[in-house]
Order: sequence, then structure tokens, then C-alpha cells
Amino acid sequence: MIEVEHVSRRFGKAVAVDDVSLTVGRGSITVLVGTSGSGKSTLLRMINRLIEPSSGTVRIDGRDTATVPGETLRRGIGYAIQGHGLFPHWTVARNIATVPTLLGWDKARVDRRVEELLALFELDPATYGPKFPHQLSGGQQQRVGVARALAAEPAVLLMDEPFGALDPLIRAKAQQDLLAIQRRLGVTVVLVTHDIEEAIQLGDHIAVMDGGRLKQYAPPAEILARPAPGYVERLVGGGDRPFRLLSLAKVGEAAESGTAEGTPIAETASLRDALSDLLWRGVESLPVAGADGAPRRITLPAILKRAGQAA
Ligand SMILES: Nc1ncnc2c1ncn2[C@@H]1O[C@H](COP(=O)(O)OP(=O)(O)OP(=O)(O)O)[C@@H](O)[C@H]1O
Repeated sequence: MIEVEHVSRRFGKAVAVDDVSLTVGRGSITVLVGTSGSGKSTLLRMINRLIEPSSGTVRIDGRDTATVPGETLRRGIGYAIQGHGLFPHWTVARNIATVPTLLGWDKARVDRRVEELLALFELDPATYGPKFPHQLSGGQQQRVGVARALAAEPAVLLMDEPFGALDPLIRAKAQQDLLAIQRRLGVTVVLVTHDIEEAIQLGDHIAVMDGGRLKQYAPPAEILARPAPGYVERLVGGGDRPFRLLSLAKVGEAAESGTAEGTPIAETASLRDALSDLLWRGVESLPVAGADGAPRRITLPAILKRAGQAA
């Protein structure tokens, strides 16, 4: 668990982060979102003390981070940034091994961990371990960057625009992979983005920043349904809001008993995907593929009910 209490950071007279308090639950993902210059990166870097707070306290699992030497603190916290920050003259394997080696792990344990992580990120260890970063695609480099951040089994992973440099298709896959890996490892993630769609996709909680202040801190569904007046409302209140709401709910949650014609849709698909499918096929209901045999379907009225203000 990460507790940020009344944390501020001034640069000269300018206040980059202004009295922010929030608690990130263990094993959850919190996304910091806001416009450029709103203080997201500064807040993130105060968690691992790459930037020292001017005032306030950050605690990780109950321990005040100010009481731990900065280097020691950072070895225990994963940090992944846009552009990956890989060492260009080191192989992929050596890049991933950086922190475990600094921590004095023995060679066999480091090698095992590197192999395990490469496999987890769907990069064949024998093929990719000996390569240099420039021999990898952007998406592969990004995965190596996250693998390196996770190498020493940190309980906390900080990510600053980790998918910013990726094209939309690879970005969507990278987001899904991160979710799957985060759920599997149970690591606590704080991620910075300026993309509200990314925040809704990934966040258990979203922290909306504006002008250094925390404007709202809540789960995505609540931010969409009840945005704080002013900046947050403008951020999420556009014409896409119904679709964003639908992207948060699964087909299984709105399905009913009954039959329908056509290729079934998975119950784990989002209602946004189901709506898109219905419109594309020009039908009002679709069968749902579920675990048990009882026939179920998803209908247009059931989807509409979940897309509006009353959802
Ligand atoms: N080292 C520094 N010296 C002076 N001012 C700084 C420094 N770092 C950040 N700032 C200022 O603090 C404010 C917040 O910056 P920060 O990088 O945290 O914002 P951000 O929301 O992460 O923006 P972006 O999305 O563009 O990265 C900005 O006005 C920035 O110019």
C-alpha cells in the first residue's frame, strides 16, 4: 500500500504538486491522468524520491520513504518510462539483470529470473536474451523495459507514459499484457498518462490532476458517472462517455436467458464490443458463449440501459 499524505513540491516559486493526498491499495493499479504540466510525473517521482517532496509524507507498506536511503528505496521499486531507458550497449538479458545484479543475487538466480521474465513477456529467451535493444521492435523494447522494471520482484511498479511511443494496435496489446501480468504478479502499479481512455482501461482508481492539484480520485465508473464539476467533467464529459461506460462492463453482466441467431460473442467481451458487433451485423441480439450450456443472449435494449446516465 502506498500512502501519499499532503505532499507538495515547489520549484522556485512555482508549485508543481500542491497538497496531494491519496492511498493506493496493495495489488491495485492507480492511473495519474491530466494535461501536460499538471504535476503527474513530479508526483510519481516523489514516490521513489527521484524528486524529493517539499513537504508531506509518502509511506510504502507503512514505512516513511524519507527514512530509507534513496538508492535503497529505488532498488525496491520498479520504474518504467517512455522510450524504455534501456542501455543501448548491453544485451537484453544484461539490461533485465541490472537491478538483481546490483542487489547481489547469484548468477544462477539472475539467469533464471531473466529467462522467466522474457518468457512471461512472450520473448523467446534464447533468441532475444543475446540481442541488443536496437535489434528489437519498439513494442519489444517496451516489453523489455517493463521486464527490467519487474526484475527484482518489486512490490511497487511506477510507470511514466510507458506506452506513449507505441502505435495504437501495439499499444492496446501492451495494455492488455500489463493488466494480465499485473494481476498475475499482484504488484502495485502507479502509472502516468495523459490519455483518459488508457486511464479508464487500466485503472482500478484514476487520479485526475490539474494545475498540481488532485481534482478527483475514484474508480473509473465513478469518474464517468459522477465527475467532479469543472476540469474532470470537461475531461470525461464529451460525446464518448456512453461508449466509455460500456467499455467497463462485460457482456456476462448484462446477458439474459434466451436464444439468438448468429456467431456467439464471449461473455468476457465488453458491452462496447457487443454494441459494435450488433451494429455491424444489423441485428438486435446476439447469442452469448458461456461456460454452462443454458442459452443466453445480449440484446440492444440491455446494452442501452447500461450506456446512459442512470447506468
Ligand atoms: N526540475 C524542474 N524544475 C523546474 N520546474 C519543473 C521541474 N520539473 C517539473 N517542473 C514544472 O512542474 C510542473 C509539473 O511538471 P510535471 O512534469 O510533473 O507535469 P506532467 O503532468 O507530468 O506533464 P507531462 O505530461 O508534460 O510530462 C510543470 O509546470 C513543470 O514545468
